[in-house]
Amino acid sequence: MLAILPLLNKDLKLTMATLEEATTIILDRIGTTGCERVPLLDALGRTLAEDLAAPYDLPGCDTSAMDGFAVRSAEASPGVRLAVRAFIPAGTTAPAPLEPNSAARIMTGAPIPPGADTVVPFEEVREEADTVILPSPVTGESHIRLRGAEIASGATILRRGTEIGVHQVSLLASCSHAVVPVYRRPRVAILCTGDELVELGTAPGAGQVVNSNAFALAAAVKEAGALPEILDIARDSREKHLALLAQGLKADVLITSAGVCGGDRDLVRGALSELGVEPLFWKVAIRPGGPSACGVKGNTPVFSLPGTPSATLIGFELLVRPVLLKMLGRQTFFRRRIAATLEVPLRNRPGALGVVAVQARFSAGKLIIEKARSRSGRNEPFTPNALALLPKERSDFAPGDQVEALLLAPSLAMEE
Ligand SMILES: Nc1nc2c(c(=O)[nH]1)N[C@H]1C(S)=C(S)[C@@H](COP(=O)(O)OP(=O)(O)OC[C@H]3O[C@@H](n4cnc5c(N)ncnc54)[C@H](O)[C@@H]3O)O[C@H]1N2
Ligand code: MOO
Repeated sequence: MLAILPLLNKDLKLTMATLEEATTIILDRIGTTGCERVPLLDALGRTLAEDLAAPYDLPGCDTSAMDGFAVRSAEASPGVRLAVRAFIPAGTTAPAPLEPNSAARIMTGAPIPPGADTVVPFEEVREEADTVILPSPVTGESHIRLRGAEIASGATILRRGTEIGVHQVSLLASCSHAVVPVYRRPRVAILCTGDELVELGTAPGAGQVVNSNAFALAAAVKEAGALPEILDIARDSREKHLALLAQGLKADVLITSAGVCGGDRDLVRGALSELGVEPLFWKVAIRPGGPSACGVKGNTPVFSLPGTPSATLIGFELLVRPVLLKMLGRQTFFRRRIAATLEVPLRNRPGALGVVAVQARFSAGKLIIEKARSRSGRNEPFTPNALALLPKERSDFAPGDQVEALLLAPSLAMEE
């Protein structure tokens, strides 16, 4: 009995995984990339790799929040007239103490002089020659931003795992973090295989196709925040496959396209096995994209995606992208999924999760699927902004039915 267990375990790796099993298996094996320090602006869109603290108080001293007059509130009896004895513009570093029974003209952001405890804004006073007449009575706010009120020295300003956007850059700049620790972008080698492929910029002859997957995958890798590296096309020979796959395995991630369906020339799996890549899963119960496989060599995940362009991108979206986001230190690896109502009928072949590229829009706060890419027949060209996910148990979906949709575009067209 004991001897059978490893065999069962090995066989399990070669059976079909559900999408959830496949993503769990690979996400459990792969961690974040290391940390690198980059200039602040280059950190935009990256993920913070360490907690960061404020090196000083903000503001660094008590400062005026208004253009006006700094006074002692105890001297500001109703209607009092004070001599204006000082001018304190922003940029003053050490203002002289406020003289008794006087006011100091002060600008927003300038340090409050010792002795003053209130700023009376210009619009609340009357100025006459070198004096100022205060309102009666001086009430309400002091209009002073206290030292450290915004951020206290030593306080954590951003935590590891935070995605750096415009507001984070503003905060980091205020704290003078000129160089920021972020997770390194993984280098992703892209290897397309097949004798029928011709290079981009060439017109394909009969039986040939342009190597569009290389660019589709490179764009998807780049959009996810990683660094694509397109390798030479692997022509249909074992030696070419071995040499180029070995080159690809030097990257942080290797993605191959085509050659996985067990056709006479489908060489990818054999070559990966020869190179010592440990298989993790062999097929995934999704359609298209079913013939997707994944393995690891050391810390390098290897994804073998089917060559059919729509299947390649769906395999990337559902299997590869979450792993890249994990490597990049993101806290969320999956896109948002929400319920959507169909305006068009959809079909699925039961047995696998159907994944359909669709065009969707928001109408009265609800997501509506208005166009879908058909797997057979002619398609009007359209750009999908979501993927409809059709449960594996059901085949027919009619207009008005609800399905789950995964949002690809950050913002979808809104309609009242
Ligand atoms: N007997 C079976 N045949 C097939 C099965 C199956 O289960 N049994 N599955 C089908 C499915 S599903 C898919 S998807 C494809 C996947 O095949 P491969 O990954 O081995 O890829 P190829 O056969 O080489 O190519 C498929 C298709 O994609 C085009 N292609 C390939 N590479 C590129 C590229 N870099 N850029 C653009 N287009 C590319 C290629 O010309 C073919 O048209 O297998 C089915 N067959
Ligand atoms: O992965 Mo394939 O035909 O299901 O596109």
